[in-house]
Amino acid sequence: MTVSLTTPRPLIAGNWKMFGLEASLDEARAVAAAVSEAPPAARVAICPPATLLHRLAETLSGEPVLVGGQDCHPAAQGAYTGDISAAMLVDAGARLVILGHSERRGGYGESCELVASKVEAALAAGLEPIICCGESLAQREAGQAEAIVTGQIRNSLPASLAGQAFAVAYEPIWAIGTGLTPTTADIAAIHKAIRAILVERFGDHGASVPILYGGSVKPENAAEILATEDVGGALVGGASLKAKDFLAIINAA
Ligand SMILES: O=C(CO)COP(=O)(O)O
Repeated sequence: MTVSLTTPRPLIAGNWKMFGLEASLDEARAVAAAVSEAPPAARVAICPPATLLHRLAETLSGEPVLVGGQDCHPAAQGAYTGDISAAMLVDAGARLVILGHSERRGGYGESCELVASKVEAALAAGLEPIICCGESLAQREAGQAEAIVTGQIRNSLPASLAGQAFAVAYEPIWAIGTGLTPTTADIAAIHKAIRAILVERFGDHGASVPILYGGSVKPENAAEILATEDVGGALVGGASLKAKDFLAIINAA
């Protein structure tokens, strides 16, 4: 990681996806205990399934580990069966929210415009959004990775992000849960392209927005990935479910 006075602390966020029952709180407690005892360079967040949000926030109350949601609806409230609003995430103790994850873009057909409206809702509720982007394997093989990712970034980031705390996460779809990762040169190239748009859109603020990498981040590869130019942290799936692995990644930042 290239650190300068204007570089914010890196962010290491765990995305538990649809994993985790009550017993998983023990893993989060172990993370919090270790982070409290030996404060890392990075900010640390855990984004559990919605059922665990409130309990996790209570468990981690006063601890230096933030809690986040994995999605929110663009409306503040309403007749939207099965959905959860940004204000509800805040009410449950969340401070951040992951938006536009490929598992939602792909699985639920979420467009960039919908993601942008969710970002607006998150900001209105006081949440720090982590906005995801990433190309499929076919798109990468067709040489379209940069064009796809920059298109997603251009269209998923509303102007109201100016001056607000937020992060971007680059997660190539083919690297998620597969054990595959891009080369650090490939990660650096995409992050550079994202950075250029952030600077074009948000000026100096855009220069300091953390760009996380996600997709098969493990204890074994975290140090190398996190040392890559313009990588400002990691969005960690599977390896965030076990305190030992997540802590190894946190401490690699
Ligand atoms: O999708 C991810 C995080 O949002 C990455 O998941 P894995 O770390 O399990 O590959």
